[in-house]
Amino acid sequence: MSDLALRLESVTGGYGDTTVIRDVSLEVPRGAVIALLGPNGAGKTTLLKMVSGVLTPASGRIFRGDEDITAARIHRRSARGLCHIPDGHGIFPSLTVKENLVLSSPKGQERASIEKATSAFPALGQRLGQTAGSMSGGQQQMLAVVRSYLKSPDLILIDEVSMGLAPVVVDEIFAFISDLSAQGTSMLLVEQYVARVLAIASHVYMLNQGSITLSCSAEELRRSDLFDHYLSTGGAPADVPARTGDR
Ligand SMILES: Nc1ncnc2c1ncn2[C@@H]1O[C@H](COP(=O)(O)OP(=O)(O)OP(=O)(O)O)[C@@H](O)[C@H]1O
Repeated sequence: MSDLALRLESVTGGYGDTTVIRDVSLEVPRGAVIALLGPNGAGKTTLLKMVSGVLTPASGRIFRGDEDITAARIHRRSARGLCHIPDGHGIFPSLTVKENLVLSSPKGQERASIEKATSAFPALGQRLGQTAGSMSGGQQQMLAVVRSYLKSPDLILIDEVSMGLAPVVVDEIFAFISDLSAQGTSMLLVEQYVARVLAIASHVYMLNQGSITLSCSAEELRRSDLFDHYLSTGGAPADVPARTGDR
């Protein structure tokens, strides 16, 4: 069996005639957290959509373990343990928190799933009857992350989970992501808080105008001038907390 949770081989594609992703190859080893960084419009979200099956590449191949899933439907990919937490949460805003959790729960384990979710994020336990869309952005993101966890995925794609959230909420969500990683879940993380992601990722790919322009260990990036260069050239918001924080 392959020791890779995900492998992209020369993936190219985009939207109709518009090519956004160009010849991208990358790997997510089983149990690893891999970061995908890059400036706005680089194609990070587009690439995650190709992995989850929302978009089909024009050329190249995508593998989950030994299986070629390039043309597999979304439900087939999720049945194989792939979970995508999209930019903008991916929850059902008009349903209650409890209903959202039940929909993600394995059949017959609804009560246990609600307990698991609310012990991970107590804020959700106090809001089980509230519509998900009426919660704060941070609470919605907690719900999105914990819903993916209830499906026991072995590979999670996370698109800018911390977007627009207060640092204290980002801390809580990152602590949960670190726990998932410690339990062996593989992850491909698109994230704006570069230093936070470098603290949990083992390897980093930099995407620029649809192509991978850098592939190195997180440690190498932390130590190199490229990290400061990345921050100073608009690759991440100027107020990245870790700029003065956890480097
Ligand atoms: N539905 C679409 N149809 C056509 N072009 C699109 C569509 N969605 C995105 N694009 C284009 O694809 C390119 C890459 O966008 P994408 O959202 O993947 O970048 P990103 O790296 O995730 O950016 P950001 O960090 O700002 O979210 C952009 O030029 C964008 O305009």
